[in-house]
Parts: sequence; C-alpha cells; structure tokens
Amino acid sequence: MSYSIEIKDLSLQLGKSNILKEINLSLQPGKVYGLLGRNGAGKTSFLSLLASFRLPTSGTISIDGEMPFENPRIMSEVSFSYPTDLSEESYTAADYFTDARRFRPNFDLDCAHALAKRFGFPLNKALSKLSNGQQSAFIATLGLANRTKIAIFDEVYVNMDAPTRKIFYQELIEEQARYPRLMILSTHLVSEMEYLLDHVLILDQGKLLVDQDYESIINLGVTVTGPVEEVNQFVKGRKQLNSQQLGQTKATMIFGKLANSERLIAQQNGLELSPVSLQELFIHITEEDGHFE
Ligand SMILES: Nc1ncnc2c1ncn2[C@@H]1O[C@H](COP(=O)(O)OP(=O)(O)OP(=O)(O)O)[C@@H](O)[C@H]1O
Repeated sequence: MSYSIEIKDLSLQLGKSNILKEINLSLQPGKVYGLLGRNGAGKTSFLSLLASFRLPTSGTISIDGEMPFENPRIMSEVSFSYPTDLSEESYTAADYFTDARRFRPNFDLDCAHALAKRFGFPLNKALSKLSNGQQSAFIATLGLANRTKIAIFDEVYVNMDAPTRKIFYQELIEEQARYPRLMILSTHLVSEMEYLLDHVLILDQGKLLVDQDYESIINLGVTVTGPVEEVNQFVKGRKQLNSQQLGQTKATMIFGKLANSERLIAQQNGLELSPVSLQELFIHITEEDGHFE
C-alpha cells in the first residue's frame, strides 16, 4: 500500500525568524515532486519536518493518516537523503547495507549492489576514504535501494559530476517505474532535472508559492520562435523572460497564456509556439519584482 502526505497550516519559527509560513499541501503516491526555491527559501527546513527531524511550531503533517514524529511504522517508510559529512565515517557501504536490511522493510540488497557498481564506488572501503562525489553516490544509492514508500532527496547530487548525475536520473526513473513511490527532489539544477518531475512546488521566503502539475506550470508561458521582426512584433508589450537569436531567427519566452485567437495570429505570421523552460519560469516567479497567476 502506498502513502500520501497531508500538510495543514504548517509553520516553523526558529529564534525570531518565521522560516515556514502556513503551508497547506497534499502529496500523492506515485508522483515525483520537484521542490524549488531560492537560497534560504526554506526547502531543507520543510523537508526536515517531513522527515521528522524536528517538530513544526504549528500546523500538522499526516502521513498515511498518522503523525510521523516518533512513529516507527511511518518513519521506516520515509527516507531522507541529503549531503552528509562522512569524513569521519569508518563504516563501509557494505556495513550500511547490512544495517539497512534491518531497519528498512523493503531494502533491496541486489539493487544496492547494482547501483554501487553502476556508480563505481567501492563496497568495502571506509566511507571517509571515498571521494565527495562517490560519497554522494553512496547516499543516493541508499535513498533508492531503501525502497521506502516516501523517498526525499535534498540536493544529494551537488557533488556528483555530470555523468554521475545522469546515471542517478536514469536509475531514479527505472526505480520509479519498478516500484512507484512518493518522491520529493529538492534541487537548484532545474533545467537538468525538470524532465523527471510530475509536479512542481516552489517555496519563496517560507511560503508555498506554486503547487502545480508540471504540464500546467509549463503552460504559464510560451516560447515564440521565428523571423526576428515577426517575433519582435508579436511579443511587444508582453512580459519577456528570455531571448536568443541565431542569424535571422529569434526565440523569445513570454510569461502569460495566449488566447486561441493569438495563437492563430502567431501561426499566420509563421511563428512557432512551444512551452517555456521551467528554469525561466522559476527565475521569473521568484525574482524580486516577479509575480505568479
Ligand atoms: N538552525 C537554524 N536557526 C535559525 N535559522 C535557521 C536555522 N536553519 C536554517 N535557518 C534559516 O532558515 C531559512 C531557510 O533555510 P533552509 O536551509 O531551509 O533554506 P533552503 O531553501 O534549503 O536554502 P538553500 O537552497 O540555500 O539550501 C534561512 O533563512 C536560514 O538562515
């Protein structure tokens, strides 16, 4: 059976700072959620509440109908993978896999070994002796092989090189196809990871600004491509997010939906319309004078 998460009026205050502000959210099993936000927006604080690392100041989190804090049934099915300092860790990956078999009911040792091989980190060397990227790959391996009903990844990819990140993305997709679960990926690598996401959450200064499925958020903007003059004419007076020009062809991203009549005009003028990138929308929505709706 799969788990969903219900969050009601969740707030977190640390010292005098309001870190998270009245977040209401419902997360469904089988979906991959992307958690985006600028530095200091509250992503890690939010995820640490979901993982029961701390209690909220007010509001509730319910997982599979129960409060997760100090709840072994729920917490054995929630994994939280984040950049961890392993510089003093004398245990090996193999030691951790042995422990995981005891604490994670669905941990799959074959999967862990296959991932270790694919990532190329050793099983029997102290984790402190692994490179930073190999340590990240080890943490990501545990997060996937645990096969928990809820898998949270908070920037575990930061130390991985590009080919290693690609392996992680491929493995994540395959794991999700084999054993669908509720996944949350917190990331700044928006353009690189957007294809993994079913749903997008954007936190901004502790508030949940966006809670939309990927397709609908992507349709909040349009890329207009065609001859420079026609593109300039069409986008005049609209909020422009980004422009690129190659010779006489220009592509400009605009914010806002187009009416059918406007789409027809674009077509008549030889302009091509396509979705915008999530990265550009994210920048626009969270910039100081940006807006959403
Ligand atoms: N222990 C703490 N005490 C006081 N304030 C804290 C504490 N931990 C984090 N904060 C503050 O909470 C805010 C949110 O931090 P958080 O780490 O959750 O953001 P983030 O979105 O994950 O940022 P980043 O993308 O930079 O990792 C920041 O302003 C940070 O300074």
